[in-house]
Amino acid sequence: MTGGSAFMSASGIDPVDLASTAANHRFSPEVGQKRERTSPCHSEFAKKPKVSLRIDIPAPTVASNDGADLIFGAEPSTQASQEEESLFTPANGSPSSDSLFDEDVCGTSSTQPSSLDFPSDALLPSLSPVIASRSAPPISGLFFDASILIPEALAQRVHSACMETYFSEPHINQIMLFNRAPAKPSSTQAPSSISPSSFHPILHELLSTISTVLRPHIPAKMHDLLFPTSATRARQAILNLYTPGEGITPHVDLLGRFGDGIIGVSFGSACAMRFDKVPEIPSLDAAPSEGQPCATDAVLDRYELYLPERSILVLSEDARYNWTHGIDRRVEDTIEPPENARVDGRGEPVTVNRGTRMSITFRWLLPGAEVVGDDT
Ligand SMILES: O=C(O)CCC(=O)C(=O)O
Ligand SMILES: [Fe+2]
Repeated sequence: MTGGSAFMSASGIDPVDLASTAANHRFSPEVGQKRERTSPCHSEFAKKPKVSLRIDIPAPTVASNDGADLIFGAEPSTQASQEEESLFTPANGSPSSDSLFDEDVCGTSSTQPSSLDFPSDALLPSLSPVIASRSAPPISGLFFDASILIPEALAQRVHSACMETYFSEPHINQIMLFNRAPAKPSSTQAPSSISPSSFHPILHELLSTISTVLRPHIPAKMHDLLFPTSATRARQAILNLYTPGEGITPHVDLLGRFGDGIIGVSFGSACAMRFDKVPEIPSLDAAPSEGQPCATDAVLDRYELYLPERSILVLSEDARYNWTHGIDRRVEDTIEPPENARVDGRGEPVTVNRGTRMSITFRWLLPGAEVVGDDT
């Protein structure tokens, strides 16, 4: 891999040093870089650079205040690593062991219980452009309120710190960070001399602020899911950087790797996020007989939601599992008029140019999902 330098330039921590100085930390290079967030099933996919990702989470040593104990960085993917370590499903639909998004997304039936099928862009019926709404679509488990924003000063600090730390090199547009679940205190465990936290400290501040800001507005059950009193799982964060015209293919975050409860925050620019209901693929037993509509003929539910800078999106339950989320590749978004510009609730949609947007999404790693990729 060529990524050591990218890792070092991003974090200042040399993975090799970490591995050798901490016998109880199995560390790993890992990678998260891509120029294109393209459809796993898109015919152009094979030509696009893919992301390499390889992560080993060290065995728990000493609990830090909130379990912040991991590692990461990014490196450009190499040709060799691309074959086996993609974030996306290859065009032929065979799942990569390291896909970030769900496997088997090309509408073929799945052999993996954790897998979910949904059609690619190419399979979706062409839908007329949707005007993005400024308020949450009626999707159960989705929380969004445009008036709830991360305080400006913190947002600026997070944005600058992440841009400097993670996106200082022009070819990097995605970073994955991991934060170990807190270890149970053990008297037999020697304290580690190092604390290799992959989360920039400001991300802890961000999480804590999100917790405070959301608490009065979301159901207690959702708050507990996102901010349990004592976390038992490792948190993962993905930072994405989008220039105008870039997007992310509609996807369901990996079912077998990530748990319920995803938080997303926008920085630097707004954009419209698209949600498509995952169609139910009939099982073979229930195959439609001749003349009956098949799954792709079904009417698909679709919404676009305008995500302003500093806004917070939560996906849980139905929204997390039964809807894809994605960002169409556009340089501008068409959104409903602001409330104060409507007459009798109506008004002309407005077009807003996209700027460069950075998003940070937090999710939980499922047990056993700490090691990504084939390490043999
Ligand atoms: O940029 C965003 O807001 C979404 C990113 C996303 O869906 C992901 O990283 O899984
Ligand atoms: Fe996602």
